[in-house]
Amino acid sequence: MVAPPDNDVLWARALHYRYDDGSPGLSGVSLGVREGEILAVGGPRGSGKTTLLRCLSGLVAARSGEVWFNSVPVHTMSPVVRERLRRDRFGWIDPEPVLVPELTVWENAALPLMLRGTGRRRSRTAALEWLERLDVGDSARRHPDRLTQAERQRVCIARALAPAPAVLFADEPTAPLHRADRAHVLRTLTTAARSHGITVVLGTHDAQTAALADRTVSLLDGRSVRTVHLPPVPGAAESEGRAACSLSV
Ligand SMILES: Nc1ncnc2c1ncn2[C@@H]1O[C@H](COP(=O)(O)OP(=O)(O)OP(=O)(O)O)[C@@H](O)[C@H]1O
Repeated sequence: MVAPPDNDVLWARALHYRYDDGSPGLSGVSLGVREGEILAVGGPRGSGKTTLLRCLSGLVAARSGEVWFNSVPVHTMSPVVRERLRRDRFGWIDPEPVLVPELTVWENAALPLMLRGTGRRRSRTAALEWLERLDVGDSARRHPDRLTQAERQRVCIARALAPAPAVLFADEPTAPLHRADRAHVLRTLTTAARSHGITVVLGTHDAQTAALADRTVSLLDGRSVRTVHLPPVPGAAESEGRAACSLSV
């Protein structure tokens, strides 16, 4: 087993994942994520973005390959230890808002902090602060069913940021938002990540969203690909002479 580079907070090597029905989720993906970096994982629908985020976060175990977090091997951890790692160090945002309907908005946003052992009062203060930043502070005492889908997604983003996780996995986090909302919410998310030193792994098929990241890794059919711009062909018109293709690496 080769140890990962010291400055990578997350490091994965040769990840393979196959679903129970035989669908190939990942076919040999390797990557490193530096501390504090915002890394976009791009690619079309079905290319393996969600599967990669699930494997990197320890939500599922890859069939083969290695995942390291801060030089600690995640791929050899038991499910219970992986669960504790996710609770204490990682945050997760789904493409659809998932909240506990019986709890108020602020209780939902404070939940990860309380599960980590932070007192109720401190958790509430942090939750309210993040709900304000995401423009849903006025709804703190309501239950999720009184909010719109877009507001519920903002609550999920506040909930993920409140504990200042070491790594935030955001899978199409702005999918339920209108275009106008999207830019504002993404800016809040990236600004918060940069000011709190949170590393972000951002799954997205949207080039504009990926443009906010420091770097993009693109997937195609479960493999990482590199976009290569070919030089112009001498004598050909500009539009004919330039081409881009993706190579498996
Ligand atoms: N639960 C599942 N059971 C079987 N196959 C699955 C399952 N989830 C995903 N897949 C398959 O695994 C491959 C990768 O899917 P994945 O959801 O990781 O891609 P994605 O890039 O996140 O797509 P999207 O942008 O649509 O969310 C696809 O071929 C998909 O059909």
